[in-house]
Amino acid sequence: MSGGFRSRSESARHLKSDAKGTKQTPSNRGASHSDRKAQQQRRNRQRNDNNKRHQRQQGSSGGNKPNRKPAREHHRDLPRYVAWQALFRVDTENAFGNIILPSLMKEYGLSGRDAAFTTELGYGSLRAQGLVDAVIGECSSRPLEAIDPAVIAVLRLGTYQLLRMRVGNHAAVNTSVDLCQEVDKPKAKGFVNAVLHSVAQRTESEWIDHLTKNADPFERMALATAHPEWIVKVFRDSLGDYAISELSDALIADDARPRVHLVARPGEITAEELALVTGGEQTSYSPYGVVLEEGDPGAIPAVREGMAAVQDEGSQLIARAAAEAPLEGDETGQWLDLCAGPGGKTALMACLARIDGAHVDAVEPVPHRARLVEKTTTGLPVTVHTVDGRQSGLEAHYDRTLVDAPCTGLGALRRRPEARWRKSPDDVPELVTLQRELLAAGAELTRPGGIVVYSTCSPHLEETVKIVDWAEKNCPLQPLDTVDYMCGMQHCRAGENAVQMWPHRHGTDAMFVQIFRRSATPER
Ligand SMILES: C[S@@+](CC[C@H](N)C(=O)[O-])C[C@H]1O[C@@H](n2cnc3c(N)ncnc32)[C@H](O)[C@@H]1O
Repeated sequence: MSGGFRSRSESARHLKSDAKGTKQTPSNRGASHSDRKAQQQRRNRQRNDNNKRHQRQQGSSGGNKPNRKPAREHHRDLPRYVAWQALFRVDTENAFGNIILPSLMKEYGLSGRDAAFTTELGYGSLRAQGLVDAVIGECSSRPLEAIDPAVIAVLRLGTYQLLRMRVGNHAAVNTSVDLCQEVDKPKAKGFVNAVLHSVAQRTESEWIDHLTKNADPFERMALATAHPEWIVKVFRDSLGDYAISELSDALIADDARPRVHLVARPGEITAEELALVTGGEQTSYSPYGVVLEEGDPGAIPAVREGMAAVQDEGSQLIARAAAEAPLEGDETGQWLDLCAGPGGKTALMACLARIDGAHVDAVEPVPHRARLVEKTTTGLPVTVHTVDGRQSGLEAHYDRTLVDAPCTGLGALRRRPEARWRKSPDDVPELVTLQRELLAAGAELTRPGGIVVYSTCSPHLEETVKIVDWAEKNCPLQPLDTVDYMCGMQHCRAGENAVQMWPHRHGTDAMFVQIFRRSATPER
């Protein structure tokens, strides 16, 4: 274990060891990369308007409802049809791909190779949408915003198969033409056939070369890794000197399926035992973590019985640091989680609090998220308060406070396939204000000598090291060297004293964390 923690061993945390158109449009032809970006933004706006109109015309949110028959026999090519449904509903209903696709696969009874194909096609097409749309834009005789959303979804799937899957050109084009029939768009067959024939004229790398002839390296990287350019710049700025060698890996990691991390809840089961019963491996850093290569975590008895739960290893390290970083003065057993929903970190803190005879107040203003915290922490010493953390009305006496603030979530893009296309730099300033206010409130609620942990699931400098700089100047908080409390994690220092984790380096989400000591004398 790394230095800096109290002397109690991790094993003492374990109480129950026996626990159980082929043409380019005039507007696209020869357009520069930045022209194309402006066009893309216009398209996105118009597409949103079109989608709303389309939904209104359909009279419900379930646009192509007549086709949504769950019986297998209605569809000759069920895997592609299910992937189409997912793309269509993400586009027109703002559904989340990671929720809608598994639920559709279950509804239509897809399993084995079919399920694997649908997952690769559906998630891959959602992730690669920027690249796929740029290619379709070059090949279509109509601007993207003028194409029916049901047909766009067919084109995106077809283009993705041509560019990034081992599906032969002939099969990719023909199955897409057939899909038009299945989704009640038979008149689009000729158009889809023509566009996809044009797409098939180049490989992915030839398209990237073609589309980025006059682009700078960042624009090229954005297109090649299918990320919006602003996110590429956020990653570059956060990686700093390492961007030259690591930027591409960091972006590519957003396309990889994250391995499932489980937390062995202290006092219920050890990580060693959990690894044994699941066939997983203990994680590299968190003493409570187990990593699984595959399998459905919901089917694991230890998870069903509440002895273990799914939790990213980085989140485990943060909750552990909040419970373990050294206090000045006596522990009074009063801990606070100021942004608790849905409760993953609260639960780990509370397991450790139970062992120490401490109690956790958990604050979450969104009622359904507060209920999730209650559910996740049933039986643990936790009181949930459904209030705003900035005006919680709680008494200022806490030994330990976690501020796991709402953020852009740019550190967890691998978990939500379409997320990178939905987020916007315009979201950042409002979040930064909220993050500052919550951290200031957390500092006020903590007793002098206590610990305040600030964390985000984002590597954005505005949400991370700049918040720390601001807090040092404006709050009674003194940063501690957080690397010391990360269980030996290497190559994770950010700014002076903070930690930035990365999927491509550590296998965790890109979590940021700074541990502070509440100053004895407020400086304001
Ligand atoms: C990053 S999530 C916390 C994740 C949680 N710590 C976990 O590990 O499961 C941020 C949470 O802060 C909540 N939140 C938003 N505004 C808040 C506010 N003003 N005060 C307290 N919490 C807030 C959000 O609803 C969200 O549930």
